[in-house]
Amino acid sequence: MSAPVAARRHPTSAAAYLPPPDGRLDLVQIGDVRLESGATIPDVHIATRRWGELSAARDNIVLVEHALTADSLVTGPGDPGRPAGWWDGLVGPGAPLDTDRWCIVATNVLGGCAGSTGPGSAAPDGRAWGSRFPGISIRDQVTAERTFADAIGVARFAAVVGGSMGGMRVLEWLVGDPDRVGAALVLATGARATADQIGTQTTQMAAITTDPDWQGGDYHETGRVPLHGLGLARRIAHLTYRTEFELDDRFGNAAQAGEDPWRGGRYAVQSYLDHQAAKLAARFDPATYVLLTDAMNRHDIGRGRGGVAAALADVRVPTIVAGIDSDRLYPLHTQAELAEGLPGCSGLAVITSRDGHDGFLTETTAVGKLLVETLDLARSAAD
Ligand SMILES: CC(=O)SCCNC(=O)CCNC(=O)[C@H](O)C(C)(C)COP(=O)(O)OP(=O)(O)OC[C@H]1O[C@@H](n2cnc3c(N)ncnc32)[C@H](O)[C@@H]1OP(=O)(O)O
Ligand SMILES: N[C@@H](CCO)C(=O)O
Repeated sequence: MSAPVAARRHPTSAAAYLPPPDGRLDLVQIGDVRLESGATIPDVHIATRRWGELSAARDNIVLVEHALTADSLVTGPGDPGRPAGWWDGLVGPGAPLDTDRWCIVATNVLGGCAGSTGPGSAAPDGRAWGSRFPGISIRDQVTAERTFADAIGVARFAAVVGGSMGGMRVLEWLVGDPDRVGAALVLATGARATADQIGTQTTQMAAITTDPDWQGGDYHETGRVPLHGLGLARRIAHLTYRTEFELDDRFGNAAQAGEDPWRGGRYAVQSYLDHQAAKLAARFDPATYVLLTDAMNRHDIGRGRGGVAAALADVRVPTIVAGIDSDRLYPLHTQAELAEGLPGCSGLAVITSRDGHDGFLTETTAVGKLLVETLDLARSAAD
């Protein structure tokens, strides 16, 4: 699931360290991470990639935050058998995340399965963590990122940007550590998990944990992996990522080519969902899916901070909040709450799309424009 890369030592001279160029995968050891729950994950490593060069003043780093099933591969062809970058076309010389000016850094989230420490990684006893991996929150993911930033000697990011679960981490940076963020793009996310999200997400988790191959979460060394459950979870999730109109326009009630639903064949939309399920099952660890989905269920920027409004009220960082007009999973009103509550936000940006929540991945022209505007804010903030 993750490319084998020798983990680097925690740098002793932080200022001397930077991940290798051109998006090559690297691992950084960041030490122990203490969680909101009070538990500690020992000896954590974080997978990272970098595009563009660091300025002499080390003030041009943009942190790009990935969503649930993506990873640090923001752009590029990827490793054999893996998909291309999830924001391909948005990073590079002259691209919205312009590597002639900015140094783009992405990490794989704590708990992930693309290089960072997660349930499939070896615990101190050498066996996979499996069910022993503690539950985490979005805030814990950002604690790991903060520790990573300390480890590589980054005092402040010029900007932090991301959508969906990535947007949740942007919010945790903004509220938890505003002095380390120059500007931000918060895309297709909300201040806290909604009942609708928790409902569909716990159903996805159940699809995995009721697969007989789940084995209580301790399947990594058994040769049996709950991929059937993962595929079901992805089908449910994918329906929430797209829209009724788009699916009906593309597939209607047509049969899949060469198949007859009256004789055991599939509908076209069924085949499409089968394909999405198979693609994820080929590259993703079910335990990471459960862990990160549960972290999204826990997402609440106001927890322990006097509620959402109080948490947002002190954030002066110049911020763009954007949503997609057809997003049924993270509806526009959830971004409107953020735009209204964040003093550094000048208003809600709306992306028009028929793709629903997935618009933050598919509407690259509109997203590119927002990224450029965010970096303009970062430049002004630095002046
Ligand atoms: C790169 C990553 O996955 S990182 C994390 C991002 N991933 C996600 O967000 C996952 C959820 N969303 C997706 O997977 C989406 O496909 C996106 C956002 C990646 C891309 O969206 P779109 O460009 O609109 O692609 P779309 O949803 O139409 O899917 C196209 C795929 O469906 C396949 N497909 C279309 N119709 C059918 C059908 N009737 N039967 C089977 N497969 C079908 C296409 O062949 C294509 O396959 P490929 O991706 O293997 O080339
Ligand atoms: N399509 C996104 C959805 C969650 O935002 C992903 O799978 O990462």
